[in-house]
Amino acid sequence: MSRSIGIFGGGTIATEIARAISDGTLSAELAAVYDRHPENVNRIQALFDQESAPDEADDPSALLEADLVLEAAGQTAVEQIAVDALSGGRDCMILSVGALADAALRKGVFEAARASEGRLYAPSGAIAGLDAVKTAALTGDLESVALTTTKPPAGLEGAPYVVDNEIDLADIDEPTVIFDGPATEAAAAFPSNINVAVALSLAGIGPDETAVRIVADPEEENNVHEITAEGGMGRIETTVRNVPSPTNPKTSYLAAISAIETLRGLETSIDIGT
Ligand SMILES: NC(=O)C1=CN([C@@H]2O[C@H](COP(=O)(O)OP(=O)(O)OC[C@H]3O[C@@H](n4cnc5c(N)ncnc54)[C@H](OP(=O)(O)O)[C@@H]3O)[C@@H](O)[C@H]2O)C=CC1
Ligand SMILES: O=C([O-])CC(=O)C(=O)O
Repeated sequence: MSRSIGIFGGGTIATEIARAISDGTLSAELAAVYDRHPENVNRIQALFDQESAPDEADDPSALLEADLVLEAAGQTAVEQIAVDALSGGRDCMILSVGALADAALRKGVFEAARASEGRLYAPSGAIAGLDAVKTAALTGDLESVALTTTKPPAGLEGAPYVVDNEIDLADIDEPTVIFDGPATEAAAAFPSNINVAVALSLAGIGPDETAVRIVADPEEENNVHEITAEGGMGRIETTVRNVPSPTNPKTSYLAAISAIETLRGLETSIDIGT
C-alpha cells in the first residue's frame, strides 16, 4: 500500500509535491492538507480527481492520521507539528529547518525522533554538498563551514532583520552584505530565507559554529548559495545558482524538487549517493 502524506502548508513547495503525487512521480497518497488560507488547499485539491483529492484539514492535528507528516509552511509550523508527529510514530519531513536553530526545540524534536518508530527527514533543499559535508563531519576534523547566500533584494523583503534594522532594500545599488553571523542568528533574522544554513549546520558542525553571510544584489536574478567547508579531508566548495519559484521568489525551485526526491528515495530500492 502506498504511503499516505499529510502536508502542513499549501504554498509553493506543497503545490509542487502535490503535483508530483497527482502526476505519478511519487506513488504516495496525499491524505490531507492544512493551510490558514483555504484557497491554497482548494488549489491543491484541484490538481486531483474527486476520489483522490486530499481532505482539507481544519486543524494541523488532522494531519497526524497520515503515515508521513510533511511541514512546508514556516518555522512556527515545525513547533506545532513535529514532536506530535514523531511521538505518534509518524515519519516527519520538515522544510522550515531553520526552526531547529532553537536549541530547546531541536532537543525536543530530536528526542522525539530517537524515541519514535518514525524518522525525521530534512531534505537538502536549495543547496548542494550536504552529502560531502555530512561525510566530512564523520571524520571528526571538519574545522569550518560557511555559507554565503546572495539573493535579489525582492527575495529578502519582509525579513525580521530587514524590518528591525530599517534596511531599505530599494536603496541597494550594488552587492551588499546585509547580514554576517552564525546560522543560529541567521535563522531567526531571516526565517523564510536561510533554512538551508541550518540544514547545512546540522549536517556539519552545528548552528553556532556555521558562518552565514547574506548578500543583497540588485543585479542578481537567482538565489545563489555558496558553501565552503574545510578540514583534515580537504576543502569542499559548492555553488548553486537557483531559479526562484515563480509563486514565491524567496523559495528556490530546487527546494521543492529536493523534497520530492527525498520522498522518492523512500520508495526506491536503489539508493545512489551518500
Ligand atoms: N529547506 C530549504 O531549503 C527551504 C525551505 N523553505 C521553507 O519552506 C517553507 C515553505 O516554503 P514555501 O512553500 O515557499 O512557502 P509559501 O509561503 O509559498 O507557503 C507556505 C504556506 O503555509 C502557510 N503557513 C505558514 N505557517 C503557517 C501556520 N503556522 N499555520 C497555517 N498556515 C501556515 C502560509 O501562510 P502565510 O503566507 O499567511 O504565512 C502559506 O500559505 C518556508 O518556511 C520556507 O522558508 C523554502 C525554501 C528552501
Ligand atoms: O530557497 C532558497 O534558496 C533558500 C531558502 O529560501 C531557505 O533556505 O529558506
